[in-house]
Amino acid sequence: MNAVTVTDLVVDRGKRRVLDGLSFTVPPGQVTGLLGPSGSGKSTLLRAVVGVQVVRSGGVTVLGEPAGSPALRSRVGYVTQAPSVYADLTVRENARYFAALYGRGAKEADAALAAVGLAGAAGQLVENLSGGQRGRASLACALVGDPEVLVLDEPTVGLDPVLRVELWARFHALAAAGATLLVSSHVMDEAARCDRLLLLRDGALLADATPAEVRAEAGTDDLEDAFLRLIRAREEVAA
Ligand SMILES: Nc1ncnc2c1ncn2[C@@H]1O[C@H](COP(=O)(O)OP(=O)(O)OP(=O)(O)O)[C@@H](O)[C@H]1O
Repeated sequence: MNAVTVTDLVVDRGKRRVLDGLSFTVPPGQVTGLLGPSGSGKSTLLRAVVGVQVVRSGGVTVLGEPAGSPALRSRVGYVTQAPSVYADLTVRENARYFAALYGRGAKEADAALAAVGLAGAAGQLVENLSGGQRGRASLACALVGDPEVLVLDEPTVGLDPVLRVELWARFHALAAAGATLLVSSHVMDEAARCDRLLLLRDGALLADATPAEVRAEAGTDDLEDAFLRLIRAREEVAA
């Protein structure tokens, strides 16, 4: 069974059609990257997958249930671009609070903080953290419930290269243990780290393939270049 199935999804925001009839599946136990330029609809699509986006038509199922179903609450983790942690609690208190919501304890909370490199900052108030640290605290609070599906909206923005590499290794370890990760990014070097890629532009999918397939189709080893070639090819077809 696919972890996520999106069928003919159409989403309007304001007067704009933001997603224009998308259909794709996300396989379980892999890291799928959602790539695309700013404004292409990545966050909107992730919102639809977690069931918080009003959709005009089409459907999204996650683990066989309609997106946003109560049954999915403890099975799907979501990290938005804006960190969602309590500023007036410490990092550890946040992690323990979210752990408690998922029926987990202090041990899991500490493990989640260690996984995002925040063990040393556990006693600090979130309001005193840097932006990148806040983002990691938010990620730890999603990891702590050990969800089967993790939806991450640009989780590595503002992180230094060492931490980014460590987090990607963590994502792959979670996938190897059976979790499904859907991760948005507009950084092409992160695309190369994904098992599969969804390339989104103007609300339409330009590619749904492995990085190797994208490179082969575009005839270049450079993924950024491949993405540009796919855009141009699409524009030529449309012209
Ligand atoms: N609340 C809203 N009301 C109206 N339009 C919106 C709203 N939120 C987003 N949009 C529009 O929807 C489109 C897609 O936005 P979305 O945030 O999904 O893009 P994105 O690919 O995630 O961008 P970024 O990489 O900059 O976060 C944009 O044109 C944006 O202006």
